[in-house]
Amino acid sequence: MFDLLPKTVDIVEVGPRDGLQNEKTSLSAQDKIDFIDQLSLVGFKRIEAGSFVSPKWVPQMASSDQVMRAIKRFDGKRYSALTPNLKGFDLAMQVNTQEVAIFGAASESFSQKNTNCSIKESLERFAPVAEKAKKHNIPVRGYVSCVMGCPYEGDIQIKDVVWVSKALLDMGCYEISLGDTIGVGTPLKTKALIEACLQVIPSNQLAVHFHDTYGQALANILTAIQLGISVIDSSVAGLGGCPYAKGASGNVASEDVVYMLHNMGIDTGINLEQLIQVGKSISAKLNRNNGSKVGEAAP
Ligand SMILES: CC(C)(COP(=O)([O-])OP(=O)([O-])OC[C@H]1O[C@@H](n2cnc3c(N)ncnc32)[C@H](O)[C@@H]1OP(=O)([O-])[O-])[C@@H](O)C(=O)NCCC(=O)NCCSC(=O)C[C@@](C)(O)CC(=O)[O-]
Repeated sequence: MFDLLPKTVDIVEVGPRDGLQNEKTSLSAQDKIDFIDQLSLVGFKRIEAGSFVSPKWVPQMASSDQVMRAIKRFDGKRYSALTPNLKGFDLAMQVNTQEVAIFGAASESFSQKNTNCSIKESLERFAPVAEKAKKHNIPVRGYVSCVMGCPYEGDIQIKDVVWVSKALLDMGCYEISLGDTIGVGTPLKTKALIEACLQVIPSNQLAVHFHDTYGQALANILTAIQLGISVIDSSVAGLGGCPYAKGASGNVASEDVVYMLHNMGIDTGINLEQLIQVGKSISAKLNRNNGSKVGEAAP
């Protein structure tokens, strides 16, 4: 049953973006910079540090340019940001963003609510971003939201996730992150989805991005890694959610993922004790409960 477990797993820390974009308390640019620097020191090699989207749509991300300018850059680490269109890409390039992400959805309604356009139109907007990124040698990650269900449409068909994922891959994304935006997935649904995606996308180009709304995220992650997935998105202290998915709680907590993996003999390169302290301190700063069970249990 555990034959296929990897020896190492890469964790993409999305707290500074997916986490903070939906918190009621907006942090100052300096607080975000300190937060990201702490996450670098804890050992994350990939940190999603901001988002170049409309500040009218997501005001919490408005200081992403200041953040990108000032964070400490460590060798061997990549600091990425969301760029939904060429405007976002150009802004990201002005502040030395090392990797960008374009974000589509498997649900028409979610695509409209999140990006004000249909799935097809979103792909048309992403294509020039991917093309320009290629010219600049900037890696592009592709997200697909609502892979297990949509807050507006309910069930989503696996075939819709597969075709949007493949379209992003064909556009040049080096990795596709499958987003369970509202955390409704369960292990058997995860298995069916990943098996279908693996028909068209190699396992080393797939990542999973679970929100923990229904407490299923760790079980789903375990299912995913048993199927050969070795890149997991998570957010310290389980911060955040999506502003255009009402009721969606935070991402699975990084501390909980690291605890599970380390105790299964899977290396992440992250110092769990230090990570727990970062989770406690950011929760205090945001005046919110710590969404990590491990963070809460630790003295
Ligand atoms: C996509 C748009 C921009 C389209 O928004 P739009 O209104 O259709 O775009 P527009 O081109 O008509 O522009 C409208 C205004 O926005 C400005 N604008 C336009 N583009 C940019 C930009 N890049 N950066 C800064 N400003 C921008 C533009 O300049 C203009 O300003 P105005 O003339 O009104 O002053 C808008 O819908 C938007 O920003 N949406 C935000 C979506 C978002 O960030 N959602 C959360 C992230 S996705 C997520 O959380 C899911 C994920 C990835 O985590 C996976 C999962 O869990 O499912």
